[in-house]
Amino acid sequence: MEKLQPADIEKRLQSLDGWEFNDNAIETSLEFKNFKEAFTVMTRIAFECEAQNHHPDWSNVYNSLQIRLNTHDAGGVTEKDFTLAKAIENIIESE
Ligand SMILES: C[C@H](O)[C@H](O)[C@H]1CNC2=NC(N)=NC(=O)C2=N1
Repeated sequence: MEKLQPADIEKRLQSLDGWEFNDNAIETSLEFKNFKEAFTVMTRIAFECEAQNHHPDWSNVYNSLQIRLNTHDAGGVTEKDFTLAKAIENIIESE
């Protein structure tokens, strides 16, 4: 999978809400009501990651979740990251 150029990444980010390109990855931060809500969404995202065989760098503290996506094999952001980001957005919107 081909690494996308920064201008292309910025353009694609316009169709996502709350994501930015930073340090060779696309990133977002989310806040939930409490830990249970955060972990419920994380579980749903985790199943989607398995289905796509693509996995985030993420961290959770209580009700907050930080997500970074890039493609290790390609050394940068690829179409795979945008496919997963879109799926994450859909999961969040369906909550
Ligand atoms: C063997 C397997 O396809 C790879 O290890 C996959 C798994 N999940 C992955 N996730 C991410 N974010 N980047 C990768 O390059 C990647 N590679």
